Amino acid sequence: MVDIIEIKDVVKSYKLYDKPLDRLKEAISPTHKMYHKEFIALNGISFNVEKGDALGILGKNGSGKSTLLKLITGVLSPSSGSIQVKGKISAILELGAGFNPEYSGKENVYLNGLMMGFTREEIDNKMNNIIEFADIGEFIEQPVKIYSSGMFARLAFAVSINVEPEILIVDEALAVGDVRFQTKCIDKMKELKSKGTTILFVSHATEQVKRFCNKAVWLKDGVVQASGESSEIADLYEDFMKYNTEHTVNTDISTKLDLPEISQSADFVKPSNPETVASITKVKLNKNSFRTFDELEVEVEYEVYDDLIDDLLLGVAIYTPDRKYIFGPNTHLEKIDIPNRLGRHRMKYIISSLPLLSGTFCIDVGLFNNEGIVCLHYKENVVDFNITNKYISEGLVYMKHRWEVLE
Ligand SMILES: Nc1ncnc2c1ncn2[C@@H]1O[C@H](COP(=O)(O)OP(=O)(O)OP(=O)(O)O)[C@@H](O)[C@H]1O
Repeated sequence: MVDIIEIKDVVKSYKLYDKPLDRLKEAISPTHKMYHKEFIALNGISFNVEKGDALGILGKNGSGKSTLLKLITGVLSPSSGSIQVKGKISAILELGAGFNPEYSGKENVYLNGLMMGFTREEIDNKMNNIIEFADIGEFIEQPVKIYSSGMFARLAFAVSINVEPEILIVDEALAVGDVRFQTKCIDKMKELKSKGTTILFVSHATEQVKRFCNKAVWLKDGVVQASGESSEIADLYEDFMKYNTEHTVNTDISTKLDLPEISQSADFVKPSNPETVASITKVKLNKNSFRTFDELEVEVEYEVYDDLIDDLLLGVAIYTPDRKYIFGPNTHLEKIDIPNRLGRHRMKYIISSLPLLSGTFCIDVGLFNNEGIVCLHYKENVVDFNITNKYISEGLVYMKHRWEVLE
């Protein structure tokens, strides 16, 4: 595939002045004294966009999304690094940008069209489509300064998608319109996508990114935190926003990582405290990045310090990071005998097909006796794992189901 946008090591810094006068002082200072502080909004961004990609750009407020788009459209230039764009861009960056408030909607269509390099005749040919798409009635003849933000969005969108762009950039503009208009825009964007238009789509709505985009980039504090398949990146971002957890992004999900362990005592040694009758000494997962329906294995090593513990039971529980309890079977309920004599033992808990959908999950492990009433040793959040997926469904778990058409 051909790269239509190539972004390499891009840094963008802004000069921050405490007072407006400082800018002037700096400009005329004979000693070239600096009156500004440097603020790095983008710090070494690199990624490519292939022709025909629909790329979602995710990131919380201030992460650098608008700056990046302004660099791509050429409104700003980078402090260092390079940006290559090989196609005609049509962008809706900020509502109203590129519009003259005194001109009517129609005159602004000409203004925008001419700025994009179209002749008046070419714009005339597109005018009906634009007016029809914007669907703002009589207002098209009114100065845009009296437009509501919704009307602005309609006109801006109508213009930018009716100029046969090779690259369409949509920055949050959709959020302004009503549901019907949003649907119409998405339909039109899909049509453009199917014709090979490359689309860059900034949205806080991760579901929109999952549904519409095939790829995504997550910007965090001016750097690319993760990039790849859209639903995986959207999941990671969503997880981060929900729980503030950052999993190392592992594009090769099957890679084995160093897994956390509680301890790894070489020899079996009875603890000095005689009240300790059993303890969990090691918990290990087969990996820590999964996909739904993967096999999850939790290996638990534990030690028994009495000669024998009656009714010893082991429980393994899965929680969300905000401690929503998802599932917690134990060996007593399932009538599994586990080794309960003095010494070190190992058990494996296996979920052969993980039904959980995307997210981060934590595991608790506990040793009990008396049917789970007496806790011998409990380890909360002892290991965690994350699940990223292709977009297969929404929610917490994947439940087996079927659909029937009734009428
Ligand atoms: N002209 C400017 N001068 C100084 N700082 C700026 C300027 N423009 C943006 N910034 C700063 O750069 C950082 C990135 O801003 P940017 O607008 O690119 O973020 P964003 O991800 O688009 O945020 P949002 O989702 O709120 O639109 C922010 O901290 C912002 O304050």
